[in-house]
Amino acid sequence: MSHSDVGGRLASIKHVVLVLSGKGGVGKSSCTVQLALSLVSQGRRVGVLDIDLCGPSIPRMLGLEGRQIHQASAGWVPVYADPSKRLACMSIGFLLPGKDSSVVWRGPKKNAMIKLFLADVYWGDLDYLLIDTPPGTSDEHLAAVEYLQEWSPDGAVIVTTPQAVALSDVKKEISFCRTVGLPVLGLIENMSGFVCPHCAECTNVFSTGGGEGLAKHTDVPFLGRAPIDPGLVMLLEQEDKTLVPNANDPAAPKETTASIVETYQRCALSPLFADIARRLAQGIGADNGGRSHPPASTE
Ligand SMILES: Nc1ncnc2c1ncn2[C@@H]1O[C@H](COP(=O)(O)OP(=O)(O)OP(=O)(O)O)[C@@H](O)[C@H]1O
Ligand code: SF4
Repeated sequence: MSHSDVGGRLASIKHVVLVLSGKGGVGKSSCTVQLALSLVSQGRRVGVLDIDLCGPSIPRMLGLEGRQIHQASAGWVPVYADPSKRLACMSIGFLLPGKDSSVVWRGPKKNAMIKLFLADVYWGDLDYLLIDTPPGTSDEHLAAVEYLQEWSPDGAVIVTTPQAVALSDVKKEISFCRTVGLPVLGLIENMSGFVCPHCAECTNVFSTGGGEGLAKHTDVPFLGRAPIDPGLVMLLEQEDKTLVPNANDPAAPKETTASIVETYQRCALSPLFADIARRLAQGIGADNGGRSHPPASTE
């Protein structure tokens, strides 16, 4: 398998974006999922590739836990999160025997798995492939950047929380991107305050604005900030993603929607991520084509 296998496989994808964070638990995977749902709501076809091999959380967040992938003649077929098949997902989680199984692999085996994901998944035409990575900078990041080199990804989105320690990790992440020649497309400040579900008052639990300040200081676009939202936690944790979470009264009967895409549109963070997704698209020139790759169908 050569790097050009990866280039050939990704030729029908318009934009590839890696999602990074300096440290764990800042909401990188949930931001990836929210970006994907926002882009699908905006009429795009999106794939989410989860290369957090030791802690895959995307299948659970998209309500796809326990689903199987199968091999077709064109390659591995991803799992779809919505009935219109506009949101596809691939994760090591689909290959493990149970949801509590873990991957204990050394670097070379992880690299081989990432290469396989990039070269062997049959995504079809996509507007965006979002790649959720492990926290920090590890073998997985280097492998992804190396295998994607020929295809040249659009760049990386970095997720942080507003505290100083998370921000100093972000500086390292920006420095990693610059060292490997990966453009930084922007910074998202997550968990920027807590909006009370009862009175809508926003309390700045960890302070706020640090991400925006750092973005200015490092000359990186600031994509936006999102507060802590109990409704988001409920949506990401509940098995049935067609139920609209009610953070005010978790015991109240829930409304049902047609898919996770519609459910997310009812969440408090949805308008914020819609703006973040628009800024990202503008930044990479997605609305003007923006790249020289073969155009994907947007219907
Ligand atoms: N804005 C938010 N509001 C409420 N909960 C959030 C928010 N962002 C993330 N969370 C919650 O915080 C927890 C950690 O989020 P997530 O798994 O996305 O972090 P991560 O950075 O990907 O972590 P890791 O890389 O260590 O797996 C999850 O339970 C998620 O639901
Ligand atoms: S707990 Fe919530 S509802 Fe009560 S005062 Fe504080 S922010 Fe307002």
